[in-house]
Amino acid sequence: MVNLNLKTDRPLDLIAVGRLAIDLNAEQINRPMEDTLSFRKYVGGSPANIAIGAAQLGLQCGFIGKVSNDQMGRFILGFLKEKNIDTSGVVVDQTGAVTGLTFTEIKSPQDCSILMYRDNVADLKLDPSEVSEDYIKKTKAMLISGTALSASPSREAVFLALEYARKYDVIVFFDLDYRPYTWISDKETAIYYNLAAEKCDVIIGTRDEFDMLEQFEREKKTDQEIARKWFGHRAKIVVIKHGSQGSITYTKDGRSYTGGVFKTKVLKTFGAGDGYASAFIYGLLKGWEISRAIEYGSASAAIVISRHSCSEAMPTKAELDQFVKTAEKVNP
Ligand SMILES: Nc1ncnc2c1ncn2[C@@H]1O[C@H](COP(=O)(O)OP(=O)(O)OP(=O)(O)O)[C@@H](O)[C@H]1O
Ligand SMILES: O=C(O)C[C@@H](O)[C@H](O)C(=O)CO
Repeated sequence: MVNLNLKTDRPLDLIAVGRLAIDLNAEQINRPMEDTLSFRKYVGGSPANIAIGAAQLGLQCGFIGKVSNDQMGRFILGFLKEKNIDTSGVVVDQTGAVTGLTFTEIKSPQDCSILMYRDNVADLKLDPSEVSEDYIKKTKAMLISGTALSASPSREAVFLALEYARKYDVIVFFDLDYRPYTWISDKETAIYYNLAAEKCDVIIGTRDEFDMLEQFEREKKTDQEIARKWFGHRAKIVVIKHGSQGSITYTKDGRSYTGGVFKTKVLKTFGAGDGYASAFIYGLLKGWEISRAIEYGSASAAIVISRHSCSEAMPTKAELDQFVKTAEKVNP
């Protein structure tokens, strides 16, 4: 069992740092977006989805981010408050920046894609001066999301948050959340992702995302070799997700855990990772065995992909516990 050495005497369980955006999910599904006539608006942004999922399960969550000074920004703030997420760390942009929009296309349950409009977005204008040391020292854990590293000043804000986390022994989760269209070059991406990952305790990503970090290496690593690389830095846990094939989690004490999946009626594929991360983080922060936290993450993912939204699809604890008890599990 890996001990995360959580500082349990803190008022917040998790502060998420990064993107607060809007999902516009196609209402006419099983067709290309060209044929879509209407979209349903939800709060979006991977770190927002994860914080909402964790709050749904009962964690005390906060957020460090920036929203646009318009109806979309107010919609996001209102929803976070509705989910009992502390928003004192969220800044309202005053430069006329806008909210990132993610249009999603559900051509079929297995063929989905997302189209992101992210020019002049408020979330990437989060400045280091807007990251509060006093806020971060209030939390047991912090979540960073890779896309927040894609541009300054958000990039520097994340690295400052990482410094504060280190100073106050805050456990850092890094959800790689690689979105190619938000980066200028693969090399730049890999450089900043590697610099951030070296400072994190738990790293969560798909195999493709980890491969992006590996692009300066000459030989392709196995999952286990990738995990070992990060154990040479701060990481204690590395989770490599493999879609419908499940996941594999490695711990610094040399153990590995294969995560199965739950049978579900897939409506859309996106959101699986955010559902997984929110419940996995919940389990770890509750001190659960890793295998139980993985199962919880897999169950949450299965629920989220059976529903139209991501943020609003996040299950309550009662829903998730019932699902784990009754749903059929498929081990890889
Ligand atoms: N078709 C599926 N049925 C059941 N569970 C699934 C399915 N696809 C994914 N999952 C679960 O969700 C977890 C994360 O999925 P995935 O590897 O697709 O992450 P991701 O690519 O980060 O997701 P996202 O599409 O949200 O970015 C998997 O490890 C698995 O537990
Ligand atoms: O992370 C984003 O900006 C998009 C998400 O809100 C969206 O729900 C998704 O792609 C989840 O993985």
